[in-house]
Amino acid sequence: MTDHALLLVNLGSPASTSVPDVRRYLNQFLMDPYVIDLPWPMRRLLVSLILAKRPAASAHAYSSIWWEEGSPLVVLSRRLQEAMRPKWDHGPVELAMRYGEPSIESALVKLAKQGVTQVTFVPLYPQFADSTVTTALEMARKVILEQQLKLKMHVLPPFYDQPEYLEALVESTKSYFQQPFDHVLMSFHGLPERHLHKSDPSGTHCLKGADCCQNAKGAVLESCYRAQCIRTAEGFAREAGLKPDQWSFSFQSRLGRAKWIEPYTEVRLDELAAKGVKRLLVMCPAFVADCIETLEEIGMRGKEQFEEAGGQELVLVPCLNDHPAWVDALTTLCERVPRAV
Ligand SMILES: C=CC1=C(C)c2cc3[nH]c(cc4nc(cc5[nH]c(cc1n2)c(C)c5CCC(=O)O)C(CCC(=O)O)=C4C)c(C)c3C=C
Ligand SMILES: [Fe+2]
Ligand SMILES: [Fe+2]
Repeated sequence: MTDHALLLVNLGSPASTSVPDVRRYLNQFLMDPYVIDLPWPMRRLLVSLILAKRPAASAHAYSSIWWEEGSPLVVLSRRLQEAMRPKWDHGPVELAMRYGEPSIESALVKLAKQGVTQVTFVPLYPQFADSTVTTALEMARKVILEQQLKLKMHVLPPFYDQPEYLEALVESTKSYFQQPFDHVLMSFHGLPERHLHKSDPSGTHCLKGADCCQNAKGAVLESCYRAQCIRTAEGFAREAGLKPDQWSFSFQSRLGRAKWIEPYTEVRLDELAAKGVKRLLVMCPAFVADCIETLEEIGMRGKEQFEEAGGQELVLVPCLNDHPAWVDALTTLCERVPRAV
């Protein structure tokens, strides 16, 4: 059977590092109601304010990490797609981005034209968030409906605690752990606290008490991004044999004035340097591919901050990218999603 495709979906990048392209991308991204979850007039106003200065700053940041072939996130996602092709023998393997190109629409239309009847939709995010997973899924559903595509969709669930994912993380990072280090910081992408409250099905659990995320289970765990990040960090530490004082977690990339989930990476970097940590490894397990948030925010700005605060060296540990252990793990996870035969 060759009519069951895989559709790998990541976030997307600007088309180039020019300020107009970055502005177009940020506008599409931030005007998504799953990302800035305000009523349209307020969202438009806030995004317009952000777009006054951010595109120039972001374009500068993108320029510092851009590769000859393009955006690292897109290039690395393409490499993953290529590596998955020989592993998935049920049909084609396509790649789509929620913002920018290749779009979810173009990928689904292409698959339908090829005679594909079923698609396993693969959000390339280990942890669930409405601002990443839900928005991509909703876009795919909308395209299928509006274009009347005869495609049955299956979805790979979040894999934040799956042994295959955690083992691939350990395998892909092991050379970094063979050198001396004082501490490992697992820095996840942040989220406004408001998003956690909104997605809490109990309405009473998230961010109530210091260890609510550690205690989350059932439907609360299924929808709590912060709890899933903590499970990933704990799972990695366990699999890598780290002692409790050898690792910690934090949340990066805060945007705007609202409160985001804590602890903040920026604060943690200063704390670790003040505590005497000299050689710090930083992993970013919310991303499966290196991107501006890992390469520039942590690998450049975070490194400078930590080293200025008294740390000797911050070493950025690469994401899973197209590591063979990850390609095998993702294949196993995708094979496990039920398929109609
Ligand atoms: C890993 C999961 C991600 C979550 C959750 C997420 C939420 C989120 N992000 C912003 C704002 C920005 N994010 C930006 C870049 C970016 N974000 C993710 C992933 C998640 N975002 C990735 C993979 C990337 C990298 C894209 C790339 O091209 O490399 C940016 C753009 C860069 C910049 O200007 O800093 C913004 C802005 C919000 C507001 C949010 C939740 C509400
Ligand atoms: Fe983001
Ligand atoms: Fe929580």
